[in-house]
Amino acid sequence: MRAGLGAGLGAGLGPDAEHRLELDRVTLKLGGRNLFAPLSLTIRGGRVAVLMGPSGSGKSSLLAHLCGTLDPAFDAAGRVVLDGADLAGLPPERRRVGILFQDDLLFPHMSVAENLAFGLPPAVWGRAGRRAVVERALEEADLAGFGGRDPATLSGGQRARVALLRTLLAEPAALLLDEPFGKLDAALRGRFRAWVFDHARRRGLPTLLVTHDPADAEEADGPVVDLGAAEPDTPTTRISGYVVKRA
Ligand SMILES: Nc1ncnc2c1ncn2[C@@H]1O[C@H](COP(=O)(O)OP(=O)(O)OP(=O)(O)O)[C@@H](O)[C@H]1O
Repeated sequence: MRAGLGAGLGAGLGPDAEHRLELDRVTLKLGGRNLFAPLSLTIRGGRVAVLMGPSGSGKSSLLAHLCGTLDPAFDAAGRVVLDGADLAGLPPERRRVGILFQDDLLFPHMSVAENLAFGLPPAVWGRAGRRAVVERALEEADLAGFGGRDPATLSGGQRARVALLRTLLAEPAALLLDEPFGKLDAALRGRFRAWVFDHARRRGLPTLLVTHDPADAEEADGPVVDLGAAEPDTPTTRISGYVVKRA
């Protein structure tokens, strides 16, 4: 698979100016209790930060909070700022936060090309224009000719690439990854990870990766956070041991 996607997409989908994602003393409460200690973190454009921690420590919930899809059972506090703008109160579709899950969630009743076109912003005009952008994206991912295929007929690695492409075609300003490599075998995992990190870098996207795999943290070039490393009720002023690796 070829390394670059960003530069080849055209139609306003080239590499963006550098973005920046900031979390300022973010907490999530469930039933009146903090899930984790207040989290402050800055992710610069093109860097991959890593979120680790035990099962149930709140990793997926934190990503949902950043996307604007957190269940109302949670009580969130602190600020989430993307490119200088506070995301509080913004609906998911206006946040420009893209997310990729372990289960790629491609629509089974749509072809690969239709899945990709679904992610395109309305600014990409006309059926021919949209088809051209989708085809260029497929080529960049070594999937030329796969547009008409049913997603169920693709391999796990191919589906993962389509899912990432769909997320990127929506032109996010930040990228969240919830264990997207989990189901891939070891060899494919390393290649797909490099491919994803390369896209984040080329497009200047601040990226937050949830993972249980220490190898992912090794490869990442942003801060590494262990949500289990500090007592949830640690005062904000004493969380210096919380980020386990600084970029
Ligand atoms: N919609 C919800 N309503 C109520 N509680 C929830 C909801 N979603 C998650 N939780 C609870 O919030 C806590 C954090 O869950 P979350 O899925 O964020 O953890 P996680 O760190 O991502 O775990 P894992 O590593 O197992 O995926 C858990 O106790 C979970 O049961």
